[in-house]
Amino acid sequence: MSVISTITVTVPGTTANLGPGFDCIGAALTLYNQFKFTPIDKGEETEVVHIAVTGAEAARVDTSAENLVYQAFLKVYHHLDLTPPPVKIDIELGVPLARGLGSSATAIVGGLVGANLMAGEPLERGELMKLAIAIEGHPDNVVPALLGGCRLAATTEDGGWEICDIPWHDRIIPVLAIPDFELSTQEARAVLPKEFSRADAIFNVAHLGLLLRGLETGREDWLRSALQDKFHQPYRQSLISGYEDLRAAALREGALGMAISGAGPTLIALVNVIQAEAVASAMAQAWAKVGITAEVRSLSIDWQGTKSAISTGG
Ligand SMILES: Nc1ncnc2c1ncn2[C@@H]1O[C@H](COP(=O)(O)OP(=O)(O)OP(=O)(O)O)[C@@H](O)[C@H]1O
Ligand SMILES: N[C@@H](CCO)C(=O)O
Repeated sequence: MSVISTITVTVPGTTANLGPGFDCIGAALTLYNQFKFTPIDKGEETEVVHIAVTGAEAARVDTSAENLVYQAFLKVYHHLDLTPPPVKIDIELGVPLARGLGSSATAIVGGLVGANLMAGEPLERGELMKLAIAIEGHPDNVVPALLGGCRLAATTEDGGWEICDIPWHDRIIPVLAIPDFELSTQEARAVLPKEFSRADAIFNVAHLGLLLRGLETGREDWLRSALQDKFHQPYRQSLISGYEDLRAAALREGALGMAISGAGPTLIALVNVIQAEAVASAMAQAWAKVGITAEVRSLSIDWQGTKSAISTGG
């Protein structure tokens, strides 16, 4: 009988909200975290884990049993009422932490998918998705991280989720300006009001519609207004120093619009592919002028979502 020697799970980072789609839309990006799960022999001990992390920000990841990847791994076993096996988890970080690029979603999806494969794949993708949304608390990062592409998530009348794939015109490029400072989602959610006016709700519904059709058709006149939002960006801008300077620089170089990626502090510009390089360099310079080091990258949409491979031995 073949025995699992290692399970490798590769999960894309994501950009959530895209302006008016607060907590309901997100897209997977060509930026990845990799998680390797290796069963270890620990005799009678259970719930034992060894975690090793590599990558630029490795020292900042918790390697205790509180690690989010392991917590998600345990969730599958507890959900199935099974005893979790001792495991070694190797994490290779390619998605910057706490920057609004869905790093926590990669950890959750990576842990769930790794555990499901180790347990013999008892759970279907839809069940993993529900567990992932329950852990993260909102669907807009975990859904595209698992499925790839740009996805809209809406609740169904019976309390489930309807997931809709959003076409993304290949002329439209996401340029991500990633600063060297962090902003936790918890902190960025704490500044938001609990209620919104009817005018704000109508504003966001209209602009989300514009965004969806703009992304599908690539129509630049629609996309130019589509990233406006009244639910989160007005309250979060002050947490991101240089926000207005970056927006002005991006628009000056031809960006169609700029928004906060996820909870920030990364900023995302939507750009016609022809302008991508000029916009990226203008955004980097604008942050440098206010003393912030940043990495600015033109990325693509990842269409595959989470990938996995199992190597066996014995
Ligand atoms: N690879 C990882 N392994 C373990 N924990 C991780 C990993 N990546 C992220 N985390 C946890 O998630 C936290 C960051 O989550 P947070 O929701 O604040 O930001 P984010 O997911 O990067 O951004 P956003 O949700 O706005 O896209 C980290 O501080 C860490 O606790
Ligand atoms: N929709 C979430 C994404 C970050 O996890 C937010 O903006 O808080």
